[in-house]
Amino acid sequence: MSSKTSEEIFQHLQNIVDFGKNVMKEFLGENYVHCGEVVQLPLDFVKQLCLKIQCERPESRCDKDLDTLSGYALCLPNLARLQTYHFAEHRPILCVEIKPKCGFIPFSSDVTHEMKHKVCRYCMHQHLKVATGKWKQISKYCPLDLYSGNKQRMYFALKSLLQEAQNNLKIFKNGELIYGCKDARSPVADWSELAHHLKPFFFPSNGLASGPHCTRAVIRELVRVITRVLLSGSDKGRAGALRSGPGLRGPPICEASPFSRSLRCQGKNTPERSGLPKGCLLYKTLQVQMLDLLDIEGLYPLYRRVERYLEEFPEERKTLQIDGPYDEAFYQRLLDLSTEDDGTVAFALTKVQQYRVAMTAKDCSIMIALSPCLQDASSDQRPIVPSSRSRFAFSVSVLDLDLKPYESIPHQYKLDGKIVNYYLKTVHAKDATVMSTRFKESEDCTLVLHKV
Ligand SMILES: O=P(O)(O)O[C@@H]1[C@@H](OP(=O)(O)O)[C@H](OP(=O)(O)O)[C@H](O)[C@H](OP(=O)(O)O)[C@H]1OP(=O)(O)O
Ligand SMILES: Nc1ncnc2c1ncn2[C@@H]1O[C@H](COP(=O)(O)OP(=O)(O)OP(=O)(O)O)[C@@H](O)[C@H]1O
Repeated sequence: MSSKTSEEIFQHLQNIVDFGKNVMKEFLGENYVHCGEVVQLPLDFVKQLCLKIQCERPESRCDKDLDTLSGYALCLPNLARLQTYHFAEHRPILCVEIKPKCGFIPFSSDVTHEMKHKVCRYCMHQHLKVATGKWKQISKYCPLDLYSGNKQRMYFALKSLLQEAQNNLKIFKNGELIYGCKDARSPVADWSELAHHLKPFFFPSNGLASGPHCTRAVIRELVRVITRVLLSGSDKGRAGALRSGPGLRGPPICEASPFSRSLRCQGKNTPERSGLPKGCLLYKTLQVQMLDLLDIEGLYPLYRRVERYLEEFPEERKTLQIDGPYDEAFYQRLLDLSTEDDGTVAFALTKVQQYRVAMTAKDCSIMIALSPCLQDASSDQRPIVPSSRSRFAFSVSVLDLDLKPYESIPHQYKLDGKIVNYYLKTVHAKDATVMSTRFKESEDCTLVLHKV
């Protein structure tokens, strides 16, 4: 950033706002997306702010310098508060932030490792993350469970996030982080402390005793309310324009998810395909993620095609809108879902831009703000979610919608290979050993039976 001029930084920030307005608002809907605006700030103020917040920044973020030179910044609403009121609320507020990650298994025929058609990227990536020390243990969370629309699977996914939050779950009370990782090495999940914070929200006038029973009851209420909110929504948006045909979908379950493993052990059939209501944010996010039609394996050669073209005609970078502007024309080109490669740069460029948008949707977060409302406050038109002992006004917003850079594609390609190879080498090999031991045991068993 520091090598850029102020004018370039202004343009970069304006591009983020335009991308939100012209692309993400279109796909996800007006109410979920808050684009913010570029503002100019006195340099003195920025420098003081930077010093003040330095000690609060997670260690892993400190390699990224804050821009204190350009005087430009992006001003966003506080999404940990309700977005349905245009004035500050003074009622207590809870906010649950979820980074759900990629909710589908690639369906592209360009995928070379069969495993990628069975196990989702998140579940595979977990093993590499633990091996490299990013996290201490493998999470039971699988995005496909959360995106399934099936309440049981969604409960399982949310409970798994509560057990092992990593960077996928945070909970704020009145804007303050009360649960989830400040950093990679944060302490283990303490459900009783969380329940202590949440009890007044879910059991306001009830003398529910403390202890494990109370903790379980409070957590259950939280999971139910979040599930209801995630399944709610009639907000318009044009993600429907992206609806994939039956051939353009992966399997509905990930073989590594403990939920589907346990179903298989019980001899149950695979669960129903996504039952997400079309108006809800999860559904729309998934549709945008599926703009990754070819998988990185099919996309990378197309990226190389664009690169070769740019090496020959570097001045064309602007015309191709690689770094913006992210305007209506840019949006319209994203709607072309054809996968027939006619060998042109135009085709390659469309797929590259779609991939960048899909990657953005795979890495964004959902903020759910909940504020208890009085039992008789039914006159206003705000969305309300009931829990068994209280009711909440709520709002749902998306966070972190800046378009992933064109330059990150080679990194994505390498990382994909690393994730799959590590998974195949270690986990799958281990599974195979267990399987073959079991197979041997059953052979042995058969032999014994023969002897008898
Ligand atoms: O590649 P992934 O799936 O590991 O995602 C990265 C995230 O890691 P995660 O898997 O969520 O722990 C990663 O999250 P953390 O910074 O590690 O919390 C970033 O969001 C990164 O985006 P960017 O490069 O900073 O724009 C993300 O990179 P992109 O792939 O979205 O560019
Ligand atoms: N508008 C907002 N309202 C409330 N909380 C926010 C808002 N923006 C960011 N946050 C909080 O700050 C965290 C970090 O935000 P974000 O990932 O957007 O930062 P970033 O600038 O992209 O950081 P980095 O560059 O290090 O990835 C979020 O996970 C969220 O908890």
